[in-house]
Amino acid sequence: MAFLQIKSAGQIYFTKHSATPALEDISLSVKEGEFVSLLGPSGCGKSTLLSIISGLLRPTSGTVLLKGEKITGPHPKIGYMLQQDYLFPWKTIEENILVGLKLKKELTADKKNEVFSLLKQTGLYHTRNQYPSQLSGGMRQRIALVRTLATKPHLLLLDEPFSALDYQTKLKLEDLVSATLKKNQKTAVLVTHDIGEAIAMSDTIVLLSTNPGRLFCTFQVPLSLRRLSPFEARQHADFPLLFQQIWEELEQIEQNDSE
Ligand SMILES: Nc1ncnc2c1ncn2[C@@H]1O[C@H](COP(=O)(O)OP(=O)(O)OP(=O)(O)O)[C@@H](O)[C@H]1O
Repeated sequence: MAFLQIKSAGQIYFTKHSATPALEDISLSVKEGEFVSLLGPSGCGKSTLLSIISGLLRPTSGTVLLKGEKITGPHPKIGYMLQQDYLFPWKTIEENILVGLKLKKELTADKKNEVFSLLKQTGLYHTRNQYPSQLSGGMRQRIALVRTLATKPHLLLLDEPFSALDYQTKLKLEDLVSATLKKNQKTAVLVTHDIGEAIAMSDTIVLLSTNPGRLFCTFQVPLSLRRLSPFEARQHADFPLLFQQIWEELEQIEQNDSE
């Protein structure tokens, strides 16, 4: 059984005067522990698909199953990490990372220690009594990662979490997120515009075409890259080969779109 299964998902956005078909007939299976990236031109429906998987958006057609169970609304075992960190500015870092467990009334001493251990993995334990405004953008995204993982989600959804960061911070954070997810054996779906990021981080890359968003093709990242950290993968000889193949498919999508 697939860990996450999307069956013929479609989305049409309706307004009073128009209907915009955003996604059509998307079927996708994700294995437990797999890291999948969604890549495609602007407007192809990547964020829409992520919202559908999260349960925040009910698809117009089709279904999403997590461990065989249909997702019908926001799911407690799905974590969402966005471009903006959405930390509460009036709460300390410690309060921010524990807020999920507190809300669920699951804040035991053991669980608090587990979250602190995650915070240590990100190298930010010393900031626990500070406020988000005292931290840099990259540090806040690391805290957002800890907060997302604190409630032990089965599935992590990442919507361009690195795109607002400078290049060096982005590369470092890619390594940290990748290592943390592997260590904690998490399944993840990442939305990105960045071909390099998709190759460096994923097991599988799904390309979507536009108008409406459809599944165009899928790439399996070779083991030679997958066993490396994202930073190391970018230096490997197989990296530019895959980059070129994906680039050509994206060019094809854009050409089809303009015809
Ligand atoms: N709330 C909405 N109401 C109407 N149309 C929408 C809404 N949200 C998205 N759309 C449309 O659905 C399509 C897919 O949008 P979506 O944001 O999912 O694409 P995307 O691939 O994530 O884009 P980008 O890469 O630019 O972030 C677009 O045509 C967009 O204009």
